[in-house]
Amino acid sequence: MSKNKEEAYQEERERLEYTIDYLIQNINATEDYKNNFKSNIKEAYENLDPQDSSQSYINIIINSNLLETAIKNYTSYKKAVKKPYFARIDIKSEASDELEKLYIGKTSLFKEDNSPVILDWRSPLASVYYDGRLGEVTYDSPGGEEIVDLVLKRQFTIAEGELENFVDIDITANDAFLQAALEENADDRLKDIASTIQAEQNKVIRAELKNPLIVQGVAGSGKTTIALHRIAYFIYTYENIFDPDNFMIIAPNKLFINYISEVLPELGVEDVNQTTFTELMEDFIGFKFKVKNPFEDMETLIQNKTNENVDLLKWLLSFKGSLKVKDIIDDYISTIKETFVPDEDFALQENIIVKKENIKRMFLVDLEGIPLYKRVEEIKKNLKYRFGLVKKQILRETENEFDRKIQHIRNKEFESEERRLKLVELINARDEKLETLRKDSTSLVRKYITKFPKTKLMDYYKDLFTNKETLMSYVGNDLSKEQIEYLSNYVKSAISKKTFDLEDLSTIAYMRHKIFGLDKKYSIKNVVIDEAQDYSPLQIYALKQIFNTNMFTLLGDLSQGIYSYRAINTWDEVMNNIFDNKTDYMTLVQSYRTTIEIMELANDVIKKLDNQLDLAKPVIRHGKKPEIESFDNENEVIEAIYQSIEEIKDNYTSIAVICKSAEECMYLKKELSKKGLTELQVIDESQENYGAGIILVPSYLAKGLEFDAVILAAIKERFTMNALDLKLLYVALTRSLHRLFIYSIRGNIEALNQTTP
Ligand SMILES: Nc1ncnc2c1ncn2[C@@H]1O[C@H](COP(=O)(O)OP(=O)(O)OP(=O)(O)O)[C@@H](O)[C@H]1O
Repeated sequence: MSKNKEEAYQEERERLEYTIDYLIQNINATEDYKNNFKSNIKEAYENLDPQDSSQSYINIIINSNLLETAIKNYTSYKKAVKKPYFARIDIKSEASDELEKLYIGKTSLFKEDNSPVILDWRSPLASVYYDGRLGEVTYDSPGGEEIVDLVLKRQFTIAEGELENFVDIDITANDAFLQAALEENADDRLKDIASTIQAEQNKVIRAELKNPLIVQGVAGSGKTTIALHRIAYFIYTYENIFDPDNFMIIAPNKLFINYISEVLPELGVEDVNQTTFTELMEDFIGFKFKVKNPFEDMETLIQNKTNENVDLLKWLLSFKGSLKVKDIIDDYISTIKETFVPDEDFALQENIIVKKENIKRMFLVDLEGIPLYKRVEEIKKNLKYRFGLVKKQILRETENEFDRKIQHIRNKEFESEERRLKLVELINARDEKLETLRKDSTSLVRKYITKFPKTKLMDYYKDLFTNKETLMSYVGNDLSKEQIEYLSNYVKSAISKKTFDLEDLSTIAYMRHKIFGLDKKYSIKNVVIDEAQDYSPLQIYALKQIFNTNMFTLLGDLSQGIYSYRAINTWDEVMNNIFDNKTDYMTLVQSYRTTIEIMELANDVIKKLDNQLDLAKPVIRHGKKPEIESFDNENEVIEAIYQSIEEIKDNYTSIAVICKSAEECMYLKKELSKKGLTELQVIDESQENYGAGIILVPSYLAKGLEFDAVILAAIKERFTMNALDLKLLYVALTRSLHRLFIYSIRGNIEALNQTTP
């Protein structure tokens, strides 16, 4: 080691020691504070005077808030002790000539004079580390763009509080840290990448929040990982505006949620909502139902079994997710709302309190923005209020009216039996009238309100989508008779089985939102959708309307759009029709997951799709060539799979055997267990997790996941050249980090026949 490097090591060791000491001091101080706060709170409760407790309450609140902050720092400081930072940057700003040495980590720590001991990776200045080459660099600060001279960029390997190594990055050096990170094995959880975020990823993480953002990124470009870092970034940057529970991640399934579950806590962020679309819809719709497994249709389509309705089924799935359905619902609601208000004035007997025209105006115009049944509630409140204002007056005037007549007779007529009878009659009539008025007034508002429709959500849904005449009146010539018939039968059967498609759920949820409103108020302001290419336009539109926000981050890859028969086909569709052209669009083409050899093969496959998307560019990481073999009989394929598993099982943490369908996975499990591999687990969509080890997984379920080694098997199923099969194949090939084996019956993987001799 050169003298200079030795000196630098010494300096860094001392600095690390100092930082860890300082962290420990803070941890100890925090522990003391925590104990003090607890006893302060206890004291405050003990001193609580029920008559005049304001001071004690204030004490409790102040101390609880402080306690919260102390606890928050305490946890992150404790985590930071083993590895307080991962990088250092030295910068010179224009304002001062002094060199500033900044250490970047996953938490921030300050000295008493407010100078940083550790700079949080999310702070504006830390952006320089991710974006900047040595020399003049700019970054966005709260006060505007700043320019600094980046003099040094250093990366550390620190483990258990010990400095193991550091590397300085100059203009030409490869990112050795990134290389090392990518060499690691995959387990069953995604990891944080705070120390190795790349410049193009940093741009996505820090892209403005106010506009919707769409990220089209190739397989393995870090979309899922970045989505989570973006949330952590915003929670830090807008600490005073957003709470973690203002954020929601919508993921494809529970397996996936589990797979990503460690990243945010690792970044010091807890309590972000993480859910699946189905779960969210259950919450919106407010009652239990069965959801048709989306893979069922997928299985029907990929197994290519002759089914005369495949074309109609494809049409139906795509139609149900289209914005056309939203237009139909909007038109339907426009029609039903016209006849919602009773054709009757709000009146206490002959006394009109509010004219029907005014109630109608209130319903249609004044309350326009809110759901129909919520409008009824508002009208009820309004009528109650207005009736309260005039009720006494009506009674008084009625009484006066009678009294005037009585007085008139008394004044004008001589006493006689006839006069007496008249007076008795009038007095009785008055008392009777007043009594009926009083009686009617007790239930007047309620009775009027019962004249508004009281239809159930599912009856509206049924009316609109199963009644062919109703449907016809809204779709006009857009659908053929056959399509209307098919749709209405499909929905009828779904209702009777109480089993719905994902698309039906967005339809029902959207109808509920517009007609009834939801039970809960949601605090969600920012929605992050991963694997967004699998969503239908209606699904995204419904979420936007229901959460009433534009702050969406959609991440996806159209090349992996295996549900394109029912989902988004182009991002333009989303930008133009859902977010009104105000969307930011970014692309990621660098792929970090797989080796060059594997990515080249996957690219050869996806090129055949000709969807004009950028091909993935793998980072410079070489590995073994994919092993591709085809055989004439099934036993040979199974034997080859078995041999490969035996060969690699001790070297890797996670190995997946990917088959096209679930059925083939089950078949292979049986065959491999005959050979002694009895522990293999077949993954299905209901599963919440899979441990590391060897698993069998259908191609469509492998999406989003990754494994050290992948064995792709095509024994009974074929991967043809159609778009769906090419995408499924691409998804399967791009799941592997290090090794790829492809074993098939000869000719079963058409795309490979054409790329390999
Ligand atoms: N900057 C980075 N540093 C280290 N590892 C990275 C980086 N970016 C991505 N990775 C790794 O690359 C792999 C792929 O990341 P991720 O799963 O987030 O990509 P993706 O775009 O969502 O993939 P896909 O669309 O194929 O599911 C992960 O193992 C992730 O840790």
